[in-house]
Amino acid sequence: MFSPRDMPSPSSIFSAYASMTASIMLLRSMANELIPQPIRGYLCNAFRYLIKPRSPTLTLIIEESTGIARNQVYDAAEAYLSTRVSPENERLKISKSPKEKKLTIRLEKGEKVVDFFNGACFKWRFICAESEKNNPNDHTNNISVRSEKRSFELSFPKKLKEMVLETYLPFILEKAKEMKEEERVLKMHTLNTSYCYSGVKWDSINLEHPSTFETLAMEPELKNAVIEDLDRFVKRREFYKKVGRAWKRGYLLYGPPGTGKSSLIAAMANYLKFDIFDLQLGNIVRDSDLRKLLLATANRSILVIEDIDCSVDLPERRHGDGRKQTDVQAHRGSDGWMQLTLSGLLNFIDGLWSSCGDERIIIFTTNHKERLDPALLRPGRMDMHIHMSYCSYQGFKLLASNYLETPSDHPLFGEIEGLIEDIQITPAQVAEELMKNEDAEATLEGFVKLLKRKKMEGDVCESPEKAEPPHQQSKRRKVGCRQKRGVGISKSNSGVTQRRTRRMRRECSL
Ligand SMILES: Nc1ncnc2c1ncn2[C@@H]1O[C@H](COP(=O)(O)OP(=O)(O)OP(=O)(O)O)[C@@H](O)[C@H]1O
Ligand SMILES: [Mg+2]
Repeated sequence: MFSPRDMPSPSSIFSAYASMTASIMLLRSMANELIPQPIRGYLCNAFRYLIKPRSPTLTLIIEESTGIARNQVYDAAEAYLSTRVSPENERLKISKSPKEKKLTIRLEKGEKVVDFFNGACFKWRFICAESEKNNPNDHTNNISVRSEKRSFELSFPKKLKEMVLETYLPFILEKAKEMKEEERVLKMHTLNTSYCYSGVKWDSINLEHPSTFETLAMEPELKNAVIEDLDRFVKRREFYKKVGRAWKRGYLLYGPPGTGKSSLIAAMANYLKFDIFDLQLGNIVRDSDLRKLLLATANRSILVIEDIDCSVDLPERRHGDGRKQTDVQAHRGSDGWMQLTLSGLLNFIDGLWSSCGDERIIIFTTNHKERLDPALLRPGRMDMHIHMSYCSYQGFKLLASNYLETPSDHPLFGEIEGLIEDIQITPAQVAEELMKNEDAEATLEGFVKLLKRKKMEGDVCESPEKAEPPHQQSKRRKVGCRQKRGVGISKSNSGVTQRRTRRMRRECSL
């Protein structure tokens, strides 16, 4: 047993301390003489490392992006932590878009959240580091570019490292996935041009486009073919794996302005519940930026490149008259640093991009298919070519029932059928006309007048002779102009083009 008598007296403690200090000093002076300086420094560091108190806590840094692609753990943590805020939090970000059912809560810079899982405590902190740097392309150094680096810090006892990596983080990923499915508000991602110099970035807003296949005026046969194609695509994960192809599908939508190309894209996104990434090539200057952006797109998404024939002067593109564009700078201004190439775009879409993600759809749109570079049209690139054309009687009936809620046997419909098939009128024009008046009778009468006027003005289908080779003309004469109302669909996946139903109406008259 320990008794007070066993305790050392203060004087003995002092003398022991004094003799220890003297010994250390003696050792030190001996060491100074005997051990050379570099080795002494090394030994000191090693000794300090051995006696340094170890932190029992491990901190994981979860950054928003992994350099190129978005970090899924970050996105999941952001969604998950929004359900874990407590009265301790002092600043939170709140938002809600019309389509969202609930308020969205996000942590503000520096906010902390404590989460309990399997009896253990996990501390989260949201970090947002802002920095400003000079624009590397601005030689005057007057323009600086602001950028933000967002991340989460997750701290927990070191001994839980395995559990965090194997159970806790997978649990958060799964939870966030469930939340996303439940809320499923589609996003439309567009380029954030203010990041143009420091690195391009996607910004997202909720996709509010109301277009669906039900509201879209398209030939029913073509519409069904597109829906079937999409259904088949999303079901074929194993098939794509088996045949060694990337799980992606390409569509080319072509046709005059106002025929519903953008509406069809929105309908596809709403049908599949895929986000849209709208790539405006005009805002991208280098292949490296393009690569970065494409890698930052998510699975189950639609990448859209609208107006491919005029959104950017890609170096390998040909002019409408067949001349090849070779002088990049001539099309790019005098700055000389724009290096986006068509081959960069196509190679990337065929190569790395398509192989690093799942369930990707890519859609190009154009008003002038004939102006596209053959490289874009070659088999295997765009699996399906969809021609969106002028409004047919079927299309009109659908729009009339959407806009006016008229019965399909309205007395004026017969007259409209006789007129509309010979006239070039886009679904956008029809929709605009049908919105002019709330009274269905007056609207339809106005619409008949418009069709008659257009017919008088000669805004009708061109004679087939101008467009078709002779062997096609005889066939066409039998069915007249109707057959030129383009509801063409062609599949190019095996290099065999199967034009379904009717032939496309040439857009050269536009
Ligand atoms: N096929 C259609 N069915 C229903 N509405 C349509 C259709 N086409 C056009 N519209 C109406 O016209 C508007 C414009 O159409 P949209 O933007 O889809 O045409 P677009 O073919 O993409 O034109 P652009 O070539 O100029 O981009 C749509 O918002 C929609 O209201
Ligand atoms: Mg469009």
